Amino acid sequence: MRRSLVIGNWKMNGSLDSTSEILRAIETTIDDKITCDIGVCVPFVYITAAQEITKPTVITIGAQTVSEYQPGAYTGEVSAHMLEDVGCSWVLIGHSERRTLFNEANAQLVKKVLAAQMTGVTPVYCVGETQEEYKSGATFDVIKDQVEALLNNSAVDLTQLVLAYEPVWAIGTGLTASPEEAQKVHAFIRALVSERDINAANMLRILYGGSVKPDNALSLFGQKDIDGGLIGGASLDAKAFVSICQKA
Ligand SMILES: O=C[C@H](O)COP(=O)(O)O
Repeated sequence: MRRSLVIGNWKMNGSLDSTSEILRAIETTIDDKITCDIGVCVPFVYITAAQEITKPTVITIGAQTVSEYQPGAYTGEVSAHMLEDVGCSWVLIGHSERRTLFNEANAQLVKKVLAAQMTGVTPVYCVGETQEEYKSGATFDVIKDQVEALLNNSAVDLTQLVLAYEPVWAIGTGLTASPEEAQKVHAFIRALVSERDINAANMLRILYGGSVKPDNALSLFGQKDIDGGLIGGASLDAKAFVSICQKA
């Protein structure tokens, strides 16, 4: 049985004050009816503040990217060891904004996954098709390519991994894949993983991301292969985020 997981991705938003306000508001609103694991990926500079505010038994903190390199002369980069050192549980890898705006490609992303797995930080590897790819019917080809880049590397540990499906056309747009449409892609991803390891595939948590809100979370999370969400905009609003967590 897979335990649901909801991760907030604050992207490049927030301040020291809002980090404290939002996380305190989430912690005080959470009740014992919430049974999912909850993570929040904050900007690097707020990780330590976020750790000090939250109880790891309630909210675990993560980062939004990581270097593929081991510590050394890489000005401006942050290593997986550093993330582990400051107590990160998660790191997002291959978010579409990283793929598109920072030209991060599959080969580099797989190295990042491996770097995270050398530490205790769990990579959340994100995949998803663009609007153009979606419209041209290329969704499954694109997803296959992105997932297989990972699966083809035998050093990748499928038991220390979370996957996230985020159709790029649904991110921050208010458009969402229908629950049935998202379920098809999630089932496809699980089937790809099961070709390498059926037990790992059954245990693997696959999150959906892309305009998840309190009013559509239940129908998305109700799908058999959707194990929670990766939440952007709504994770900056404590009430909305907790409401989403209640549905997972
Ligand atoms: O990482 C989160 C995704 O990019 C989804 O963002 P969104 O919920 O604002 O659409």
